[in-house]
Parts: sequence; structure tokens; C-alpha cells
Amino acid sequence: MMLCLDIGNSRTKGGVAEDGEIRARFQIDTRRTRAAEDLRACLAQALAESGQPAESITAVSACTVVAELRPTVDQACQALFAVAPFWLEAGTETGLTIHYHQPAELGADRLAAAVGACGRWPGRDCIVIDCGTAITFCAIDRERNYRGGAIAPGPELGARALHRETAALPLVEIGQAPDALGRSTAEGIRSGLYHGAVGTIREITAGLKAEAFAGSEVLVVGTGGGAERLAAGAVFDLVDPDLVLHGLILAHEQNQSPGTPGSARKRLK
Ligand SMILES: Nc1ncnc2c1ncn2[C@@H]1O[C@H](COP(=O)(O)OP(=O)(O)OP(=O)(O)O)[C@@H](O)[C@H]1O
Ligand SMILES: CC(C)(CO)[C@@H](O)C(=O)NCCC(=O)O
Ligand SMILES: [K+]
Repeated sequence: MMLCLDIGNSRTKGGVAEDGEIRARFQIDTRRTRAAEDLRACLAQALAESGQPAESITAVSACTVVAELRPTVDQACQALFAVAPFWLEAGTETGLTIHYHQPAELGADRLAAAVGACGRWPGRDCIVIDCGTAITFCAIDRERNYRGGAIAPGPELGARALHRETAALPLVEIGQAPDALGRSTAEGIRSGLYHGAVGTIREITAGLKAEAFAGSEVLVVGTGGGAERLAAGAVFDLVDPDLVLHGLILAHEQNQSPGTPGSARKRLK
């Protein structure tokens, strides 16, 4: 069994995979100051709870957007599974060409989602929208060019910022597709956060379609914990919650057997 770890700014998403399929999932809070021993214990507990004991894990494929946590994760994986994680990062051989001015800047979670999309929908132009702490947009063309994208604040971040930076606004739960017409402070905030996110997605998707794909047909995929709820705004062609974990599985496969056909070469711009 392989453990996939997507270490985000707010939450760490785990998946246990066998033969390329995800059999179990879990989440733990990302804490920048967490000690390796604490992470080891959290992982052991999360795995046990999801019915996949630590002893069954023989490989780890991981990505993080919190660079300082890498040594902690390395140590925890060594202690728990006696393996060193494979790290997917901007320089990894994935078969994608990254058209960033500085490819190393690209978030590893965005790269993982892009690899996942190329695996799921080969030969298609895609826009991948990952709805987490940030809402990220990635334009990937049918020839595996990572063309670029956009980064916007997610609704939970908006909720926290409105509360923190004002005297009067409470911290609200975002809720499910609220009316635009709020008639209380909390309703108004929920409206602004939710419809603001939907509008952001619409506008940026339209811009990416025009700029990256000259208006041709593009598959628009939502992923991340907020995608199912934002899907009510009819902004995605489909939602695939596992795209990042799927990308971690594929990138690991590609980098284990460098001689096989289709295996990736380093193709940074
Ligand atoms: N009702 C809602 N409508 C829309 N989006 C929501 C709603 N509730 C939560 N979200 C979004 O979903 C996100 C949770 O998704 P996910 O678990 O993928 O992200 P995360 O793990 O918090 O982010 P990261 O990967 O950056 O750590 C929240 O940050 C929030 O922005
Ligand atoms: C945008 C986030 C925070 C989303 O998790 C992450 O992908 C990140 O830190 N990216 C680095 C910047 C970039 O992708 O251009
Ligand atoms: K994320």
C-alpha cells in the first residue's frame, strides 16, 4: 500500500492507495510547529482509524506547500514506515512542461493536481480549480503544457480576514449556496463569501479560456474540499475530489520505473 500526503496550508490530506486506486482517506490539521513524533502518532492513529494500519504502508508519495514541514514528514515516515517519502515538487519529472517564468515557484499541490488531470483526461485541454485555503486555477493543455493560472483567496480565508480586520464582523461558517440577499450581518457575509467565490471562478475561467485556449472547448474540473459546495454555482463541468492524491500516485509511478514507455523526462522550460 502507498500513502499519499498532500500537505496544505490548513489541512493535510491523506490517502491510502493500492494498484493506483485510493482505498481510504483521512485529514489532519497542518501545524507548522508540529514535532515529528507528534506527526508520527497522528498518522498512525489516522491510518488505524481508516482501517489501514501503518504496517501495510510500503511507500509514501507526498507534496507540500509548507516547505519547513518536509524534514518533520521525513522523520515521521522514517519512524513509522521505515521509508523515505517521494516528494513531488516543481523540478520532478512528470511529463509536464511548466511555462512559469520560474518553474520552481509553482506550488507542488498545483503540480500534483495538473499531473492528476493529465492522467485522467489525456489529450484534453483542462482548467483545474482547486478550492482550498486558496482557490487556485491551472490551465493545462492537451500536450501537457502547464500554461499558468491564478491564485485567489478561498471563502474560509475571507471569513477569517473579515473577522480579524474589522471591529464588528463575526466569524461565520460559510454554509451552502446562500441567497445573495442577506438580511443580517452573518447572512450578508455568507452571501459575499459564497457568491464572491462563484463569481471569481466564473471570471477567471472565462479569462483562462480566452487567453490560454483561444475560446476552444476546455474541460473545467473542480477539486479540493470546497469544490462540491461551489459546484452548485454551475462553475465546473465535473468535480473530482481526488485529483491531487491521484497526481501523487501517478508521479510516484513515473519516477519509480524510469525506463518504461511514457515515463517522464525533466522538461522544465
Ligand atoms: N460552504 C462552502 N462553500 C464553498 N467553499 C467552502 C465551503 N466551506 C468550506 N469551503 C472551502 O473549502 C476549503 C476546504 O477545502 P480543503 O480541505 O481542500 O482545503 P484546505 O485543506 O483547508 O486547504 P489547504 O489545502 O490549503 O490546506 C475551505 O478552506 C473553504 O475555503
Ligand atoms: C497557492 C497555494 C497556497 C495553494 O495551496 C500553493 O499552491 C502555493 O503556495 N503555491 C506557490 C505559488 C504558486 O503556485 O505560484
Ligand atoms: K490545497
